[in-house]
Amino acid sequence: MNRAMMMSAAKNLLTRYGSTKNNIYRCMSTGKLTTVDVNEKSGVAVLTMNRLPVNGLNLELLRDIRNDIDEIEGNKCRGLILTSASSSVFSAGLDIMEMYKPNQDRLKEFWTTLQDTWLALYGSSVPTAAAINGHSPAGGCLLATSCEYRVMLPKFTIGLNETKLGIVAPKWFMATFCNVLPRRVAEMALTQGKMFSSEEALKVGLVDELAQSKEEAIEKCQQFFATFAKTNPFARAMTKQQFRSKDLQQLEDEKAQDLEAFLFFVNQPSVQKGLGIYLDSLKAKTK
Ligand SMILES: CCCCCCCCC/C=C/C(=O)SCCNC(=O)CCNC(=O)[C@H](O)C(C)(C)COP(=O)(O)OP(=O)(O)OC[C@H]1O[C@@H](n2cnc3c(N)ncnc32)[C@H](O)[C@@H]1OP(=O)(O)O
Repeated sequence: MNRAMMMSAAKNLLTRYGSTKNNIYRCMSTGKLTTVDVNEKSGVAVLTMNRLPVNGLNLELLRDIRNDIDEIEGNKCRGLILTSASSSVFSAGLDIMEMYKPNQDRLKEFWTTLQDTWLALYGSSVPTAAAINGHSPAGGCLLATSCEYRVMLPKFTIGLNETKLGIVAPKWFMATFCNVLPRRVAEMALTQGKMFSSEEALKVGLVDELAQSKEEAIEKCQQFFATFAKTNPFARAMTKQQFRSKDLQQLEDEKAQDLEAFLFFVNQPSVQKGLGIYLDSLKAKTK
């Protein structure tokens, strides 16, 4: 999309939604648990998760994120920055309540929506970045590492901690991790269920930069997108998708088996017991 087309699209969107005094306008917000704001100058969309207190990824939040990604793609935005409305948690990962003593139909819908959200984010043609303005365990780390670039605020933690919960991260969680980290670092961190501090994450390459504020993190993500200014968007998108095609294709091919494995695993009495104990430990923390 050239600048003239971009401006015309921006004008259309402004007509639809109106501008604000900061010259940032709400482009679209497909759900109640997210907001999407598009910067009129850069054409970059900021997708903010807003399910407080911890952005636990339940079915409804995942649906909203998925729909937002589709809208952002459809509107040919110049980039997508994923961030959080919380000042201390990016996302606590999957909402454990979805997996604990679950309704089976909802459990299926939940996992299928997570699969589809990952396919949409990891494979999106639009450049993606995460402004990680809080803790980012497990599913939160999955979302962040599905993006092409990560900027994190200091003194938070990020990682795939599943083994600490008695859960096995699915193959596509691992593939996403391996797309960012050297294989040996990824294997050790996965088996240990390691949560990296922001500073450690920067050192191993799990995040690309640190920033002192959310605004600075968003600015750095925009600067990352600017590195594509002289590339052809179609060639860029194709290159990204080909680079990630093996991981994407594997889940596409194994979606049904992956769902079956998840249902089987989660419904094991020992896993239910472990999730119950973990939930109690989280709640005890606040008492
Ligand atoms: C073979 C293949 C097979 C497949 C096998 C299956 C694979 C599944 C893969 C799983 C992926 C996951 O993401 S599993 C999810 C893993 N996530 C985690 O372990 C994160 C746990 N949470 C935390 O560490 C912390 O909450 C953290 C995020 C740092 C924020 O700390 P804070 O002090 O700010 O907040 P807290 O007081 O802890 O939390 C506020 C409230 O939110 C709740 N809460 C926090 N995290 C929650 C969560 N993930 N789900 C539900 N509820 C959560 C707490 O219980 C509190 O509830 P009240 O006391 O009622 O207010």
